[in-house]
Amino acid sequence: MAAPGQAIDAIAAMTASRQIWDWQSVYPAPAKLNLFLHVVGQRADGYHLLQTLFRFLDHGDRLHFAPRADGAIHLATPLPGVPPESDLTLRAARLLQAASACRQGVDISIDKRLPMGGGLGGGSSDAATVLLALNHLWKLDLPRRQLQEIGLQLGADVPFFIFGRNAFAEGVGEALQAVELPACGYLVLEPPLAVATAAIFGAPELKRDSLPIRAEQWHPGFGGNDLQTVVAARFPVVAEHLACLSAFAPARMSGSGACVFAEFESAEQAQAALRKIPAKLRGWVAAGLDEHPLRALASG
Ligand SMILES: C[C@@](CO)(OP(=O)(O)O)[C@H](O)COP(=O)(O)OP(=O)(O)OC[C@H]1O[C@@H](n2ccc(N)nc2=O)[C@H](O)[C@@H]1O
Ligand SMILES: Nc1ncnc2c1ncn2[C@@H]1O[C@H](COP(=O)(O)OP(=O)(O)O)[C@@H](O)[C@H]1O
Repeated sequence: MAAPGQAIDAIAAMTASRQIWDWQSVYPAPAKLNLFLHVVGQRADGYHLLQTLFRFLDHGDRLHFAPRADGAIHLATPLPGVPPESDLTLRAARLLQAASACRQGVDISIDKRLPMGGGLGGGSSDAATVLLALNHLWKLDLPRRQLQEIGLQLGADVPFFIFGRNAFAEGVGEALQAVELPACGYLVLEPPLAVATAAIFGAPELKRDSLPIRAEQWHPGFGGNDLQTVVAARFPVVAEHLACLSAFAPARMSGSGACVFAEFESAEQAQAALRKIPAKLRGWVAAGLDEHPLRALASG
């Protein structure tokens, strides 16, 4: 288990409004939680229609960018098991370069802290950070809406990260309404497995007919995660982590898993619960953020 305090990220410290973002900066890619996630239907192309409440956390990956004069886009830190050409960061930079006819290049480095296939949106957040940061560093000034459209080509969660505010989301996650959320702390546990999102959405037993709600009907604690039933049944270790966390507060899975979380009034209360979790379980505490630390890097 991560030592209490160690895993709390310093992303919030970078949200200071006077932060000057330049080529020397470390660019945060925060995690998200799905506070609830209902599958309310399916599109003709097979993609599932969702309703979900996205919340940013002050814990995540960190990216660094170095300019290249030759116009090439290069990933200096390939991730284990992800061929660089498939990496969402590289793909995001290439799409942005093409959309803006930009001739500048970049070396991208990722300090990967979020588990892959964890339901915390790490890859999507990395991609969004690339779009926001390079929009600024390459001086492109593309409006937020256009960055969101580019992001949607990379994954359904990417537009939310570029939108930059906690949000009630519909469609496949691209129709977003900002939501104000209270300050609170979260205890997140990382079961030791990566869940393949496609396999969970493709499960015959998945409930696909949750009743849609209007955004105003959402309230803290509302609903559940329809994907959790499938994941917990297929992967008992996820069910075990949920049971362990439930001893302290209502526990839920984020996205398509495998990570599970519980909400507390403060990060201190979440830390107190973390100290009581069996040492063999990996977990950390994060505060909920009001907005993406890089939100100001796009207009609109
Ligand atoms: C479940 C969520 C909830 O926020 O988060 P994660 O668990 O990934 O963090 C997202 O909807 C994940 O969206 P996204 O990140 O784009 O999923 P991808 O990995 O691209 O999707 C992999 C596959 O899952 C299926 N898929 C995905 C999203 C969706 N709304 N319906 C689907 O049926 C499709 O078969 C797709 O090809
Ligand atoms: N930069 C990246 N970071 C993480 N995963 C990436 C990245 N680029 C591509 N991927 C692929 O996306 C998959 C989903 O990763 P991730 O977004 O971390 O999980 P989730 O969608 O469950 O939140 C990974 O298993 C990996 O194959």
